[in-house]
Amino acid sequence: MTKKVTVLGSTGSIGTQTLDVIANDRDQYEIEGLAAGNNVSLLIEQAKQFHPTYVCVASKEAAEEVKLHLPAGTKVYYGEQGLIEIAAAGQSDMVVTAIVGSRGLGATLAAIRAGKAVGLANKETLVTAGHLVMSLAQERGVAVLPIDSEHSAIFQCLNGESRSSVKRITLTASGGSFRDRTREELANVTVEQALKHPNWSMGAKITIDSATMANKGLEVIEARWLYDIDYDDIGVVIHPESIIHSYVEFEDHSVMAQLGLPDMRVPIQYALTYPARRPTPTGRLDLVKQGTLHFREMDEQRYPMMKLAYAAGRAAGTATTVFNAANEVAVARFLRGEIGFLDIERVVESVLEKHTTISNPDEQTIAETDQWARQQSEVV
Ligand SMILES: NC(=O)C1=CN([C@@H]2O[C@H](COP(=O)(O)OP(=O)(O)OC[C@H]3O[C@@H](n4cnc5c(N)ncnc54)[C@H](OP(=O)(O)O)[C@@H]3O)[C@@H](O)[C@H]2O)C=CC1
Ligand SMILES: CC(=O)[C@@H](O)[C@H](O)COP(=O)(O)O
Ligand SMILES: [Mn+2]
Repeated sequence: MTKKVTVLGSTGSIGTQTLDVIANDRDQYEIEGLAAGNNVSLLIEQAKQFHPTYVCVASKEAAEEVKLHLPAGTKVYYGEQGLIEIAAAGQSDMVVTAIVGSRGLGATLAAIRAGKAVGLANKETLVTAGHLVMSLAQERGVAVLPIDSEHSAIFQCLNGESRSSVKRITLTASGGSFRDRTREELANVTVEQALKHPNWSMGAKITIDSATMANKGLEVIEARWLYDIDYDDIGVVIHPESIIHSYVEFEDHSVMAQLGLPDMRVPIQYALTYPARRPTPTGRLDLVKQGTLHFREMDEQRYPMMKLAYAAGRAAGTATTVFNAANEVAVARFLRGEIGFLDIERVVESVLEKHTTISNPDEQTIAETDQWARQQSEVV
């Protein structure tokens, strides 16, 4: 039987790789929905290849343009509300959330409410409102399957294991585009330099997050929600080769790791086919050719974002909503050339300092806090 899939963010890095996985195993899947932002020409191309019943774009104008090129029966949504509607539309077995930022929260909740499994790439969603997403998923009996490479690695290591025997999980971090520079050398780095990730080809926002280490901070919080684990039991090490994607230490001191070349099509496919495995169109890891793997301690002085993320995570409630929203705005400002690279963490830290955490926030409180943090982050 084919699996029906809706991809939110189909024109981005994760979205296009998801469609690549699907194109390589075509008879296993049916694409039911595709949602993009503004890249209308790529969305039209994808729709012509995969024939979705539902599509969504960012604006009404983009929707009018799309309608000119697709069969009359295609339902075309647009905007924030459209994203929520497409997430719940039809009979998809899985909704892949590959849009960037906390704007993915409404659609993720809508997919879960409609009983659809979520293939979660959009980590900002869990950082913004992990308690809402995971409690709703549990209540509805809906699976949230990780696509983020580290969380897929942990998920694979935990397969068949008793959760009570887990001692610690460790996320690996490449160190990002400036891993071999001192803090002093970061003052005048350019956007172009920051966008050169050593191992992964990804969208702009996550590539900057990787350079500031905010990405690993977001991932620590993401892991807390996906695996219901204490922050004290989540570690991070720098592993420049990105071959070990993360590992779990058990009670008996056995350590299980998941290894592979840095290629997101592997974790994407695992989420799509779990619990089965299928051949992927990716290269194979040859450890002899690889030769050596390196590890070094995470230094919170070098990467203050780690400290901020753990502090926000431990404060819980709206603190992680603020951490995420402030970071999204600061990264956007850096990409627009408005602030320097080191200002990203300055913005996040100062907005977190201004915030008084609200415990156990509902969806409305989350939305208001997200909005407040965005406004503050534009002006500090
Ligand atoms: N790239 C990677 O390897 C990894 C990514 N992730 C996570 O996956 C998510 C996606 O990352 P990535 O693929 O790199 O990001 P990209 O920037 O490459 O893609 C973002 C996608 O979101 C869409 N989008 C942007 N704005 C809107 C909007 N207003 N409405 C609807 N869609 C919109 C874009 O559409 P358009 O281009 O048409 O405007 C695009 O399809 C992020 O949360 C990231 O942290 C996690 C692990 C690895
Ligand atoms: C591919 C993936 O999952 C990214 O989140 C990756 O982890 C980024 O690399 P860093 O380890 O540099 O953050
Ligand atoms: Mn990751």
